[in-house]
Amino acid sequence: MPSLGRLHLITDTRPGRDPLAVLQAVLPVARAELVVQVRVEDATTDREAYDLTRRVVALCQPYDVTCLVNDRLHVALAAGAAGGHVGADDLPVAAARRVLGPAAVLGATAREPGSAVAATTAGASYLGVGPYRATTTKDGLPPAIGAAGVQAVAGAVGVPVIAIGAVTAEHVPALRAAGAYGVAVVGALSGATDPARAAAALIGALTC
Ligand SMILES: Cc1ncc(COP(=O)(O)OP(=O)(O)O)c(N)n1
Ligand SMILES: Cc1ncsc1CCOP(=O)(O)O
Ligand SMILES: [Mg+2]
Repeated sequence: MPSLGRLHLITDTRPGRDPLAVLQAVLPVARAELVVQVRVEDATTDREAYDLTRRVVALCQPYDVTCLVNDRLHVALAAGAAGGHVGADDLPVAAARRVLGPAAVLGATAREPGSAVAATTAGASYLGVGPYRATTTKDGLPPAIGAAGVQAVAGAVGVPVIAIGAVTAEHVPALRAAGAYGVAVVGALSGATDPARAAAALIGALTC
């Protein structure tokens, strides 16, 4: 399995956003420290998700950047992505591992140590842990867990912990101190005036 990048860019496919333009700005800056997770709206068809993932895989390939697909593991397999990410409403981690196979990258969402340990035992290769802070990007999230919550999970597992939820570069030092390996972001890159500059700040904070 390739080593995991520390900056996870989750695509923003809300109306008015341009996920491929953001990706093209970030790729030359973040290079192999980047992981791209294709995440689409629930109303997006599988065909649209597949087409987007094919384009993301093609853009990532020259940079040796890992592409994952959120939720839709059949799309990940069909489009040649390196793996997927599942949460509580998706396939169970063990089933996802059976679908993707032993070599794939498989992320699982966790917000407390018990479910985090269970997810790693079931085959997760990294954990998405959060929400770190309250965010408007996703509805219906449970309360923020803060650095203490990230630390509780990171101390319980041996796989990389990727913190998520309104993370920007200024939060990275506290998250690294809490044991996070990396961060996953939507708004910090998609909403940035200059996504390349925002990526450089995140990478600088993650790798110093
Ligand atoms: C890195 C990372 N962490 C957490 C999530 C959230 O996954 P999930 O809980 O399944 O919610 P949706 O993203 O599917 O709405 C993630 N996607 N990536
Ligand atoms: C999908 C998801 N799961 C927990 S927080 C989140 C959204 C993260 O987006 P942002 O970085 O804009 O807060
Ligand atoms: Mg999900």
